[in-house]
Amino acid sequence: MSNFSYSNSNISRQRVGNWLLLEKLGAGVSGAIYRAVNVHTKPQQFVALKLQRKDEPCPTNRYERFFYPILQGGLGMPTLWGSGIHGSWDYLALDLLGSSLHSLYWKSGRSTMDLRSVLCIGMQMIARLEYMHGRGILHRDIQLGNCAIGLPPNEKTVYMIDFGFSKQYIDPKTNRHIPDSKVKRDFIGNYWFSSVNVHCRGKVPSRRDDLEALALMLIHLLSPGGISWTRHGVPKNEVEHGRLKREKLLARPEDICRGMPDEFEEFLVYCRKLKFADKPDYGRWIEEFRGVAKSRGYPESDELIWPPPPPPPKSLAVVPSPRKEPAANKDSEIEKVLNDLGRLRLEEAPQVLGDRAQIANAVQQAREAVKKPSSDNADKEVIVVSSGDEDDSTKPVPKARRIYLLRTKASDATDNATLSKLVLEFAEVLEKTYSKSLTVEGFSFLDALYKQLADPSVFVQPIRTSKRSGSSTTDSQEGDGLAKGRARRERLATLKGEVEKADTNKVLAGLVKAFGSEIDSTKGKTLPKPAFEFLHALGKRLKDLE
Ligand SMILES: Nc1ncnc2c1ncn2[C@@H]1O[C@H](COP(=O)(O)OP(=O)(O)OP(=O)(O)O)[C@@H](O)[C@H]1O
Repeated sequence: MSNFSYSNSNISRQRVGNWLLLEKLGAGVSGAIYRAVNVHTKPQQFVALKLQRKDEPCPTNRYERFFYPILQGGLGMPTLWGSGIHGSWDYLALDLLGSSLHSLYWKSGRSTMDLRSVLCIGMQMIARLEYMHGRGILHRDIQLGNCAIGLPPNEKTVYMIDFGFSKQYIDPKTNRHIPDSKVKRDFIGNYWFSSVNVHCRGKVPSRRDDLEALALMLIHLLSPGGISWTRHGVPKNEVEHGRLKREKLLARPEDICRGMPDEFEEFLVYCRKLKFADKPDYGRWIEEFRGVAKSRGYPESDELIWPPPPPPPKSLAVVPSPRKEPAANKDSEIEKVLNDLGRLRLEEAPQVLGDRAQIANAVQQAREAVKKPSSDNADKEVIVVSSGDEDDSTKPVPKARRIYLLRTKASDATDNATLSKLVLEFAEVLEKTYSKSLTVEGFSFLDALYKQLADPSVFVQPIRTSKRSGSSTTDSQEGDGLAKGRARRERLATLKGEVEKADTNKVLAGLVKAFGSEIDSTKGKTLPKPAFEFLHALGKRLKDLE
């Protein structure tokens, strides 16, 4: 046994410990992995046998032998079935797993991975890090090759592998966090995803750096062609390495996360703001990613389904057909709407949507269409454009449908007491959903509310296409993600204060519009806590002004 080398692929059918080597699965800098079978057990037990020379200058198997027992039992942590020295080989027998994320990424032949898979990987890997960190261990080498999916029946679980660079950050003697140091240290980790602090500034790694590496890995998966500094390949010399470090150091989160859901940028910024010994809020970020999944119409579960199923339809949610009315009633309903449109005081409307002649024309055309026999239209479903998170037909009344109905009721409301109830119900519907994001239907509810409070008889420009009110600052004018979030929350709290003091419907209308614009200015259209406080205050104030 002692005279073979792991660079030589012809060592299968040889025995190491109780294990018979089969084919080679992969190789790292200092070792190789083989599929192997236990020669003593029946039924046959297959494992991944990680081999390394026992005199290897960087004896990572020896380190792993120390960490694996501490990590046993955790979800997504491979079981260690045996380990030891055999001849000149140091071996570890581990759960046999499926493909690494590196292989999935490359074999998918795409320049980016699909968002749902990335969200699942994000949720699962945050949970793995929480588990490891909870046992006092840092990974320190987060990368695609060190995450692998299980084999059936565990193929939806992403495993964390390769603890060769791991380290205890809780000193077992003192039970305290390892100290930080001002002295620059040699770099440990990988070029692509090691954090800026560790890679570019030579700082001591801690929990925040594992999380930042994960953030960069997720961003990489969503970046067409990969995150920018990975596109020149592995640096071949110190000059190239220096160039890569500079590029990583200077890359702004908002630039590398462009086009992705806000949460990726916010996660990266969050990791970079953590202090050396801070415990990250793992649960918060798992829920943030789950919220993104929900808002895109994906299942909430973090199970990785590979290959990825086709995405849910993005923009169309089919809302059940409304109850059919007798034809005469239906026509008179339509006639009523057309009469209302015809009576609109277009010349007085301050913000007329579109060209007046066109509107008059459209009203006329619609009148004629109503007069024609409409049998082919009678049974058609009503299709509401939505952002895609409501098309779950298994739910009795989806969010989109409820908000759609609230909007219709708001347009028909004739008093403040009714509007108050509708606003509170609107807040309740949103509070009960994970994503807390304002969809197309949500904005149209605000439009209807604004119209009722300002002047029900005029066309008003929808909030999403209006100019933003003067005092608000756009996201791009403000600093980083966290500062943006804080400033937004403060502005919403101010709006709530103004609602409480408002003494006319017109003032309330202005505040509804400012509120809608504020939410519209965020990429995710997500409602933070002060937004709900605003809606509750609005509901209450409408009741007071009854
Ligand atoms: N338990 C396993 N089951 C199946 N394949 C595995 C397993 N562990 C590792 N592999 C495969 O072998 C590759 C190398 O594994 P690992 O990273 O543990 O080895 P390493 O020698 O420490 O590598 P490196 O030097 O790149 O860090 C993985 O990317 C994966 O493809």
